[in-house]
Amino acid sequence: MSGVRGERRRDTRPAPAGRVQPARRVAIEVIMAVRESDAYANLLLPVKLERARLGQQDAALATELTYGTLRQQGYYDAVIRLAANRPTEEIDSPILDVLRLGAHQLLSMRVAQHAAVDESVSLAHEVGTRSAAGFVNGVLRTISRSTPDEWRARVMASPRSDDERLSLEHSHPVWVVRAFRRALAAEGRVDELEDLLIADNFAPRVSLVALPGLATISEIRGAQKAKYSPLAAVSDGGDPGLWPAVDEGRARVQDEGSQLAALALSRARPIVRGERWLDLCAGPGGKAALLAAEALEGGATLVANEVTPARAELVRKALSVFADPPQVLEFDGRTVGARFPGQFDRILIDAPCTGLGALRRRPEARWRKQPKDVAELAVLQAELLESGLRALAPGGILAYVTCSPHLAETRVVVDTVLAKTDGVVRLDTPAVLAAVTKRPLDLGDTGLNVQLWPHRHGTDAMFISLMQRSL
Ligand SMILES: C[S@@+](CC[C@H](N)C(=O)[O-])C[C@H]1O[C@@H](n2cnc3c(N)ncnc32)[C@H](O)[C@@H]1O
Repeated sequence: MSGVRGERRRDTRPAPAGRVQPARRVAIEVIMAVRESDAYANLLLPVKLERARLGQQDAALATELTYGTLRQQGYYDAVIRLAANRPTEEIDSPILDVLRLGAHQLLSMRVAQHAAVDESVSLAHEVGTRSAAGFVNGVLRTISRSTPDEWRARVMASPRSDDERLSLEHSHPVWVVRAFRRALAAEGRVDELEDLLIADNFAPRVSLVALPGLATISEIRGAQKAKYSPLAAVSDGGDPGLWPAVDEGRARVQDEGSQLAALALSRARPIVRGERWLDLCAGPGGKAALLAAEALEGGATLVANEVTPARAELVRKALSVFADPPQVLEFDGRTVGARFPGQFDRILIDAPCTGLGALRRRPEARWRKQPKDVAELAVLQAELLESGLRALAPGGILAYVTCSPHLAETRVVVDTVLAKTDGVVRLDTPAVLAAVTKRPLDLGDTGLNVQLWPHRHGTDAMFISLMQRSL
């Protein structure tokens, strides 16, 4: 049987193309690109959809196939292991991709069995060999002979701990489950862990921000007002680019949590005309655009900084909606404190992080990150925070933000840096946001910080901590 690593390939003739529905072809191409070249599904999929010229229904199917397969990969691998009676590590990677896609259709979608199996077999012909196609056929037929509930019971028969059970059942790596457990426990809400894991497996509604002074929520027709951010509208679907305000850059797709992070800084206190603001890690520019609009309204000036040139270009694009766009620098943020000591009245550090708070919209991210990434990022985050604090003017305010709830990237970074920094005090971030949001945020015991959560607030898991340099 081929499709199994190390076995000789007997027949490499591809099956005629065209037997596979375009939606499935797009899905497998994205899934393979994610594995082979570290592509981001949320960036690549729209490009492939446009190229394939899929209608709305097929595009929705391709999206569900791609995102669902990538999200549930851990669970499907457990099923495939049992059905194939061998470790997934022994299966050729492209064939494993096809099996995962087939398993998703059989276990989580109402796709007719023959369509799911036959098209997977055709895909296996295209990416592997005729005998690999036979292997795919056998494994998927085995999966289709039991119900999704029966498979769940079989997979769940073996876990050694509660975290392992949660990891299998909700398709998150065990280390991520543990990190979430610790973060929720730290705020006295550990009983919410399973709700969080469930929430991570659902695509969020599209959230948009109407940039103050440039657009209003009412312009975004058909969208509803959001729960917390005064600038947000949410929509259940459709192409956001079809709204003129979005097309023109006056409104943008932006998670409500990200909006609140930017507003925590811009509305922490009234703006004094002439203030200088800095967005230290600005790419691709979502929060910079919101800060620039807020700055403009209050008579302040924003400077954006982004170390990666391609991402700095995206920031320039995001800011091109302004008649006099803010300056975009391309420094390593760790050098900015020394270059511009004491010069900024407000600074946003939306630090590079694991992104574990945005798993709903980045389906493959959970499998890509490793614990060692946390350790490396924590060092960088602390250095960026130290640099940002150095660039803060007397009385100036800094917001340290991550889209990860991992304690090592959030509280620990802030606590460690502030413990060795004189003349900086923490501000009451929950109190600041209480004055910003349309309704109170249900927060756990997070002290002077704010931690948002997908399951509780419907936002990404943004961490926000405000601090101020003394006068
Ligand atoms: C979480 S993202 C920022 C998202 C952005 N604020 C937004 O809302 O669109 C972090 C950014 O920091 C950038 N970055 C990473 N290391 C950096 C450094 N040493 N100095 C400045 N920026 C850095 C990354 O390239 C990335 O674009």
